[in-house]
Amino acid sequence: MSAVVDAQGLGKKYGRRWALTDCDLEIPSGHVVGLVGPNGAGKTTLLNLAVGMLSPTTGAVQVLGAPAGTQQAKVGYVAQDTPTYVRLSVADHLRLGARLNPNWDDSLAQQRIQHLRLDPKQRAGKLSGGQRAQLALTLGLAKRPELLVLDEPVAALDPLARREFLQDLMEAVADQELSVLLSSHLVSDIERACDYVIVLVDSRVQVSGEIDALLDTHYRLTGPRRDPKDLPRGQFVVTASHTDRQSTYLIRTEQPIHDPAWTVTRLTLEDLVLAYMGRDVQPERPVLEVQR
Ligand SMILES: Nc1ncnc2c1ncn2[C@@H]1O[C@H](COP(=O)(O)OP(=O)(O)OP(=O)(O)O)[C@@H](O)[C@H]1O
Repeated sequence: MSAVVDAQGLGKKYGRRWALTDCDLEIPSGHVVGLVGPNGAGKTTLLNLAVGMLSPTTGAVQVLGAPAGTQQAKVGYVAQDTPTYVRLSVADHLRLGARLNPNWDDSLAQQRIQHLRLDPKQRAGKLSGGQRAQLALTLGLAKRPELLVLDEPVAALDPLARREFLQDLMEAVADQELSVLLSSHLVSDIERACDYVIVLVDSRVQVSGEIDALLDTHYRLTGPRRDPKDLPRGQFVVTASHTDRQSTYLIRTEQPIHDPAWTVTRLTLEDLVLAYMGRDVQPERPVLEVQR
């Protein structure tokens, strides 16, 4: 399958500070990709580079096989602050969407507006934050893009609206040729909606890949204290903690674990994400990429 986003050596510097460093990613199409990381990790920077709103300081990023920013009709972007025009009504937004987007799906837009009980005559400036977010998301979906990029799309939504929106996204991916790249702080949202994850910490991609494949290759090992250098070669240590007598390792390995000294536990996505978010960032280490 071709990559929807293909970043090689991608980096962005603001003044003296790197917001994104050495980013290599090859995201296959047909996924809902969750980009997760702490505040200031570089998520928005990566998304802005992917949609061509920023130019890289180093490296390059191709989107749907062409340089980022060159295929506006095929890429939808809903920025973090869910931009809408305060003086325009909901209906005006849909009319504008229809005029600007060649693949505009008006019946989808109208259905969503009705379902959300948004008054078409209401000006966007008079909508609540959550309603504005829903309007912006509707515009993004009705554009019928091949790639929809969403920066914290559900942050302003109430829990039910959040669940419904994520469900709509998954259905849209299943029904049409759509790939989604969304950022979120909440692993529960990613768990619900995404089948591919990227963990970004301190401007670096720590791990990326299909969630099932990542969960199949990460384990928690607990047992008698052991030095990391005594672990088999194919076991990559993500985090380690020790007491006087016991060691706990979170490792990634492609090999089965036969050592009877270890109690081996599978991880949840939250365990995995938190482990990569909480570990000391060691730039000299190779970035892990697991794909099927
Ligand atoms: N326009 C800018 N000028 C200078 N520094 C910036 C600019 N935009 C972002 N940064 C810095 O780059 C780093 C990454 O910011 P970015 O907005 O990409 O992070 P983020 O992961 O999206 O954060 P959050 O989850 O809080 O939205 C931060 O340290 C931020 O202060």
